[in-house]
Amino acid sequence: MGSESFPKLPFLDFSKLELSSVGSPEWESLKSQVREALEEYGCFEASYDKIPSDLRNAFFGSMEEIFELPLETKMRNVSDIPYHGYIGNHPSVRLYESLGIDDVAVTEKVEAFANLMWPEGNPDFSKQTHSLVEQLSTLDMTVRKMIAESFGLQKYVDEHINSTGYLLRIMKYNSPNTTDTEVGVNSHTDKNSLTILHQNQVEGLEVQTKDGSWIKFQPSTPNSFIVIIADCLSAWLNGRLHSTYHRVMMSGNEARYSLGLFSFPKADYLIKVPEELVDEQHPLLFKPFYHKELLSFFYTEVGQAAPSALHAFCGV
Ligand SMILES: O=C(O)CCC(=O)C(=O)O
Ligand SMILES: [Fe+2]
Repeated sequence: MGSESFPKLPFLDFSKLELSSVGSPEWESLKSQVREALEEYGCFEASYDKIPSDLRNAFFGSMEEIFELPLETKMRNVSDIPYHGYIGNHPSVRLYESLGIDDVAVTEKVEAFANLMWPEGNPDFSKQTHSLVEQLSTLDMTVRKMIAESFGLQKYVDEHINSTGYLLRIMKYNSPNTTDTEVGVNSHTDKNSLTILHQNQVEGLEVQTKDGSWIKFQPSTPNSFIVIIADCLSAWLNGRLHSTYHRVMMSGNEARYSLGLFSFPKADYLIKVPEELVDEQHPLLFKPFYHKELLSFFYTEVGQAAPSALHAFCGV
């Protein structure tokens, strides 16, 4: 199926909203827009001005610096979890390179990453990352809180927030340098809870609609982010919101840089559909599971071959 430029994704403005404004008319209005957008698309564009442009630019500058470091330096960033360490320099991911910072809300983890990349230290990078993650995790919690409230699940909010881990991943897609379009990342759903992505001025991200066509993500403002439902949240909601298939298609001759904050349930948190979401019209769709088990399954041969690893792993 070719990529086509279809109507834009729903655009929601989070700039004026404070997390503390729960229950205000602005909160309630945005909450219903979040629910509506996610029911239709599983994602939306969020305008969010809490991350000033100088911070965004400085962080993208640091990202460029990191990707220019020698391969052996980038390869110091290792993780037992696939896609949490360094990926690149591999024929199957010709255009794609990425590095992950696990537990990125923990200051020492960011400093440890910075020390790997710059053995002489880089306090600026640690500060930038801290500010960025603080604001993006606030957006993540706001959206997840709105979702829970909209399904009458507010009693689970604290437990969810307290059992959340964050991975920050920075990505570079080299330009294909041909007149063709080339895959940067194949179509997939994310395996975490909620994903927030941001990119430089080079486009390439596409999301799939319910009818199977593809919408290009074309940010309306420089402070636009895309918020995407991933598998763990979809499963917890008994499939009432779906995790959206997305991919990156690269063309032209400019490199694309993007960053993603991925929230996920911590290792000891059992993802179990709340009883409030199961009734005759909505039979239980997913058995309880741990995030790590889903990830491990996803990277097996069977998991990779399954059209949906989530359904294959814990579908009832
Ligand atoms: O680079 C992007 O915008 C998308 C990356 C992505 O889908 C992922 O890392 O899961
Ligand atoms: Fe993704």
